[in-house]
Amino acid sequence: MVETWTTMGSTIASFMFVWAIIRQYCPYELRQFFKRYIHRFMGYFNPYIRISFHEFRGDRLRRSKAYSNVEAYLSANSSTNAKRLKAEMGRDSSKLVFSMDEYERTTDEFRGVEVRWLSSKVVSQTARLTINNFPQPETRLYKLTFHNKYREIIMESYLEHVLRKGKEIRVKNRQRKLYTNTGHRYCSSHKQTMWSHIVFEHPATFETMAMDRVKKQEIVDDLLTFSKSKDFYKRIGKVWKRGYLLYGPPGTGKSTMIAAISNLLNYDVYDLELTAVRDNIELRKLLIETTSKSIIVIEDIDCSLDLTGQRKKKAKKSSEDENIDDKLNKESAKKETKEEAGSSKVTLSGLLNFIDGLWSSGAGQRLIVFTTNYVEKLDPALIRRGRMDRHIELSYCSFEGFKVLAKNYLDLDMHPMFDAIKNLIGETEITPADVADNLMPKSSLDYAEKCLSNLIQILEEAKEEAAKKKDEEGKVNDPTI
Ligand SMILES: Nc1ncnc2c1ncn2[C@@H]1O[C@H](COP(=O)(O)OP(=O)(O)OP(=O)(O)O)[C@@H](O)[C@H]1O
Ligand SMILES: [Mg+2]
Repeated sequence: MVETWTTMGSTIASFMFVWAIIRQYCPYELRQFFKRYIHRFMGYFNPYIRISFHEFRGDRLRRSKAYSNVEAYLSANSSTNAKRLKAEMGRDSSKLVFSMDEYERTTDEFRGVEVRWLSSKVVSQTARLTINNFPQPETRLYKLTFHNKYREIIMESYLEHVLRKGKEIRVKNRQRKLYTNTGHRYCSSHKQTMWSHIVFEHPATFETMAMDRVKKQEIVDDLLTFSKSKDFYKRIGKVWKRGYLLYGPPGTGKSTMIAAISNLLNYDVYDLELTAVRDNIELRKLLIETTSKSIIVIEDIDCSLDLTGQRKKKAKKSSEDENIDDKLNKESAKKETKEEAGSSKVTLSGLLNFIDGLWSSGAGQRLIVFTTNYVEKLDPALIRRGRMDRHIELSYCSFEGFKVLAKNYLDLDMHPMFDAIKNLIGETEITPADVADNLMPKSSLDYAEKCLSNLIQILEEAKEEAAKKKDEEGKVNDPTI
């Protein structure tokens, strides 16, 4: 027996010695070759199982969700027993968040079973690891090690527990983002994207929005139902997305509502500037790059582009002109072509495809929101039901809306001056933005009464103005004058 152990010990020692020499002197390829066989040999004696979670998926295009979940789980658990930690500012920038540093170990316990985690990285000496054609010098990974006798409990319960907890932590810590397609292409460490982003922090909520209570509740219910309807959309064979058209005069809360939706559903916002999109192909690329749980917004869609199909004709005309021998004409045609090249060539059909073509069927939930001041200007095809599922009008401030704003800005539920405002506000067209502006204390000496009496004065002036206008219109239309 002692002899067997001695033989085994010396065999392992010889292997270790050979491995040390290989590491020192052999080229990378040869080392990889030997490594494979040494691992296989060691496997006969090693009772431990190891599972690796690599940072990128096999296709190298996206970060692995399993890796991200493990990372989040370990960040929450490792700080208790890991000795080397990385510190970063947390979501609200008020607290440090710790995670395991590179090549650091930590242990975890699950139903009395101890497991070990190691954070590691693969360094590519030949820079053959590329993601979207960008050479990746290194990618990170986590290694989980546990005894073979606990294989069942770890594989069936522990890993499920780690991934679920990690996902919960990620959702809690997720920073919402506001993306834009204007400006330069953005190149992150692993891929080039057409969107650039900032952290999105907007205080608007449905609670602080001044609008009809019933209508507001309907919208909130509709959004919450949508966000929980994965199975329903699958069952009826529809892509999990919904279109909202927000229309109304300037300053009635269309953009504010987009922020409130993002805060309600915890979705990212993609603010798509159509005039900065070169053509339909670029539009499709932008769409593919959007992630699940997002709102794709096109503001002021009526003035974003000429989407009436005229564009093609114009382009044709300028190329016809080029054939004319006359020098003057040639020059003007050249000028036109130059102007055309600088502008967007997105067409109505390209936009319709963007909304509900096959390319829009990527996994996950998406809201598409258009805003406009002039709903009547839009092509009916663009806003028909099924494309824009809900048409929401945001209009002038009602008394109910005013009360929400008074609560937001002055922390007032009731006040004797409210009666006067109630009478006046029903007879004037004042936007919530204007009401809000008047309720904002202009100096530290301004207090509620002053703000309210300012508002009353503005409302009275608006009422007089409206009456004057009506009078003048009446005179113009009166055939006796
Ligand atoms: N319904 C509302 N509830 C609460 N605040 C509002 C509302 N409407 C406007 N406001 C206030 O007025 C400001 C301007 O509103 P917002 O930008 O949402 O208007 P809009 O409808 O998007 O206008 P535009 O058509 O010019 O883009 C906001 O910052 C907000 O403070
Ligand atoms: Mg707006």
